[in-house]
Amino acid sequence: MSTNLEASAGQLGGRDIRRVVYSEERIATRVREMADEITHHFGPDDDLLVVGLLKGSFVFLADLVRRIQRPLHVDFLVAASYGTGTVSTGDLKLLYDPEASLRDRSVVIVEDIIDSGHTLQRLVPLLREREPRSLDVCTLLHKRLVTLDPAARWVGFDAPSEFLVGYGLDHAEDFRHLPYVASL
Ligand SMILES: O=P(O)(O)OC[C@H]1O[C@H](OP(=O)(O)OP(=O)(O)O)[C@H](O)[C@@H]1O
Ligand code: HPA
Ligand SMILES: [Mg+2]
Repeated sequence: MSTNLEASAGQLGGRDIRRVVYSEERIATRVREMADEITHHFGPDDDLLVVGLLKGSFVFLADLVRRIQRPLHVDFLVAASYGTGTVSTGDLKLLYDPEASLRDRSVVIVEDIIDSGHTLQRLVPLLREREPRSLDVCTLLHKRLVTLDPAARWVGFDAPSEFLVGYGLDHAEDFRHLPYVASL
């Protein structure tokens, strides 16, 4: 591990980071492209609501919405299923639900990563019951281990099947603050 990585990441929770997978610059370029695609996807009649799935999406969401050039509202949903491990427990805990009504709105769920797919497989049907006009998923990373229905409309990077941290992603709450994505 280089000195720069040590400075910001260090050895947290007894885990060391192995390599930078997506640099700050690469992420910034891709986030800008995705924001442009989202800007042009929706029409003037769409009442756009961007829902960030916390905690993991907080950095990506903040960067993404600042690049979307059309009116929108932001809300959040808090769900967790990983706890301190690197494998989904399969037990999704919904800790906070969006305050905003989804009815007749064009909803974009923002995720940091799709891994086993359990989170979205559980969440999407719940949100569909609220009768949005449309429901799309935008994720920075997708490990492509599952085929989701609906498939994520916007995907930043097809990610390797390693456990990734940084840019919002954690391991047992460590590493979320790193400005890049790294593997453990
Ligand atoms: O496709 P899956 O296997 O379900 O994994 C993806 C989900 O897991 C992580 O959340 P986590 O439970 O770690 O909560 P966090 O966002 O608070 O870190 C991540 O932020 C995604 O929401
Ligand atoms: O690779 C990962 N890193 C961090 N959190 C995650 N949640 C699912 N997969 C991951
Ligand atoms: Mg997590």
